[in-house]
Amino acid sequence: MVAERQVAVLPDGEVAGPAPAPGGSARPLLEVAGLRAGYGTRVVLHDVSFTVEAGQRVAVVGPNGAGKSTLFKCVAGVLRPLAGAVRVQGGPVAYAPQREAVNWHFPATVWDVVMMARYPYYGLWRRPRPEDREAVAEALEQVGMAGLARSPIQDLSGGQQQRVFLARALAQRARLVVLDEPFNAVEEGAQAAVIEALSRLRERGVALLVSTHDLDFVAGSDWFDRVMVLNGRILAFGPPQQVCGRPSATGSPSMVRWAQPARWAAWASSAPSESRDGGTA
Ligand SMILES: Nc1ncnc2c1ncn2[C@@H]1O[C@H](COP(=O)(O)OP(=O)(O)OP(=O)(O)O)[C@@H](O)[C@H]1O
Repeated sequence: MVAERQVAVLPDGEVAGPAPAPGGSARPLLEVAGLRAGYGTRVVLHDVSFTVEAGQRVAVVGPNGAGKSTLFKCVAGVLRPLAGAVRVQGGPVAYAPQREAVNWHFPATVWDVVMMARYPYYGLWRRPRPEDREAVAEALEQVGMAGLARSPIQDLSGGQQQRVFLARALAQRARLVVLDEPFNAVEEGAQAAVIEALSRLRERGVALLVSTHDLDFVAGSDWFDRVMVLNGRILAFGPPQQVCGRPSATGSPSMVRWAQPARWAAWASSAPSESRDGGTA
């Protein structure tokens, strides 16, 4: 039986029951329904609904403060939604927060940090088993960090820190991997290794939810299956060519828009109507 982790809070505080499978079909790996989230009295996300299927790669883009990290925290179960539901099929979510959100001065080695992902799998004696060590070694190999396994994490460059996060997500062997700006500060050469490691996950049916400010990468490659444009609510959600292939009147996507929220919002609101339904395309 496939395990289901559910983070679901209805407006009256009642925990939601499992969603009915429409027409008896298999449920999506991730289902977010009517999510409202924020901090204290401040609501950051309004009525966010979407689904992610096994093996899909979804880019989440939006200006600073759009609520991308907030959405990811809700999906990872780190932040409790104010309303709505987050349903995840198939066990734990591997979550790599933004690099800045972590205390990198903590006295630990690369190996230790990646091994933390294996804690839930430890056996009776709560010690790493050979398969845990294997999973960690394989994950470090995949992101090109095997040679730095014994290095203290405080000695790493920004890009190396990102790759440690990614290795942790890989070692966790989760079916849903949520990465908050994984390409941020990753050196040119290392970015290819990271993308290759992420590409391999699809073969295992792993779904990816990735936030990025690199709109050129999102729009200019067919690496992502879906793009979500988020700014407090979902402005567009669909295949990259549908969401990013703008009419020339508003110009082609470029990083400039991220620095100019008003122009960016105009661009986003010019999305074809079929890609603005907030659901899966
Ligand atoms: N712990 C917190 N307490 C209060 N407000 C918060 C907290 N974390 C985020 N916020 C606020 O919530 C809003 C959304 O922040 P969030 O980090 O989700 O946006 P983002 O899209 O990830 O932004 P960026 O691209 O800059 O990382 C911002 O206005 C932010 O200041």
